[in-house]
Amino acid sequence: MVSQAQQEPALPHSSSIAKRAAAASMDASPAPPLLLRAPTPSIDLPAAKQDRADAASKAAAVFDLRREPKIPAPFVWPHDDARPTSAAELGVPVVDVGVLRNGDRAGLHRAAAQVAAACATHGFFQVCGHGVDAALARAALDGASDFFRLPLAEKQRARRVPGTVSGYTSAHADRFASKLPWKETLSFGFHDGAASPVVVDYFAGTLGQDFEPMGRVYQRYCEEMKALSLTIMELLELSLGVERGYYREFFEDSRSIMRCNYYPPCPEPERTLGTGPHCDPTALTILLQDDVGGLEVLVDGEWRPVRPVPGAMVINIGDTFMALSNGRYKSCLHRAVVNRRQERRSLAFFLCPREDRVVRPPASGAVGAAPRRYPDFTWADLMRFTQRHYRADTRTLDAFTRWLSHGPAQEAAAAPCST
Ligand SMILES: C=C1C[C@]23C[C@H]1CC[C@H]2[C@]1(C)CCC[C@@](C)(C(=O)O)[C@H]1[C@@H]3C(=O)O
Ligand SMILES: O=C(O)CCC(=O)C(=O)O
Ligand SMILES: [Fe+2]
Repeated sequence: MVSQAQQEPALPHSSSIAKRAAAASMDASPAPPLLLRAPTPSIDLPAAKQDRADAASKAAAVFDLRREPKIPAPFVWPHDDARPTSAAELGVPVVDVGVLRNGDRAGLHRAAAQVAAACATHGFFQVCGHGVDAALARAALDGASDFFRLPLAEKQRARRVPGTVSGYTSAHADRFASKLPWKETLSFGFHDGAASPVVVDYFAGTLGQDFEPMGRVYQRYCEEMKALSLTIMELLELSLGVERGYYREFFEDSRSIMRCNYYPPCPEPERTLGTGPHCDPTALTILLQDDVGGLEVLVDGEWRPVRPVPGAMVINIGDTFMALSNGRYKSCLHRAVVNRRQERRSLAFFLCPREDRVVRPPASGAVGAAPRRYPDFTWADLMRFTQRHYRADTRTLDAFTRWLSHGPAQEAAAAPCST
């Protein structure tokens, strides 16, 4: 988390975009643009029923049947998903990953023990000593504010390509008809070793040369996220007793997803969600959140907040790493709630293996000694499953495992895709 107090970024900050964003945000309502077009719905009761309804208004007041809904129905989530937040924050350890570089052996064992305890239970920990430049982190968060404050027409120049994760979406309204998340997102791929910087190319190629400075900020940010991911893989190897280098080498040629989340203030936050309950299908998530708060993890049936810690980043295990650890480390349910007063931003770096790498736990050590929990699979198959067949939720990996036995073959047998 980067606190407001930190110094201004000493990085390229495109003033022209900031100016356009400022101009646009003067009149934009604090809501996903999809809402700008949706009239506020009202509950129209025919006159005859109105009397009965008025007579029952006391009962209705209990159930709020007559409350004027402030958010469109597609954004209303089932009560069970939108259950109230627990008053008890989740005690997530803040692990100093600097010990992997400074020769502090006692610190290294302490960090490995903290990670093992957290990942074997709720799958979340925070990291400090990560070496990510605070000005770069701030510039990445500020860039998200600048982008999402642009006019909708400009953001839609980057609209998501169907069947992929890349691009801009408002509430995923292009994909889903209900349980719409109260957020806008901008996602793009990252891998290093390309002839030219892929993130710079994405911003300039999709949004125009004006966006090249913003692309440079996210290019540098993603490079730092990749380096931090590999450091964390070393710590996961140590904590699991897995041979050194097994996970780090597995992700050396990773092809990851960067996602900027923007959660506008909401008039009825208790009825909707910024991001619904899910486990990340990816391997590892590095989340930089601002100081507003909203990330919650389901532990023992309660939604427990993960408090933003200044300068720290939230790490969580995803389904793919749960399979790589043969189920020893847990990919757990989490969600993001919204609030009435403040917009919230979070940047999620989703570490993913190269698409064709076979996700298989090490055969040796304690991880390899236990019976296999999941079949071999590739990230390409799991990614395709979440983008074309299944909305990632609370049971993604189980549903995917079942799909594996017939899904890919059925897809291949289906009519050839139109060009
Ligand atoms: C592979 C991915 C799919 C999602 C983005 C990454 C990792 C997290 C996934 C997601 C956030 C889980 C909740 C549902 C989802 C649809 C969302 O709310 O954005 C998921 C992402 C997606 O499919 O775009
Ligand atoms: O914004 C957050 O705090 C969490 C978002 C998240 O879980 C996700 O995008 O996968
Ligand atoms: Fe997530």
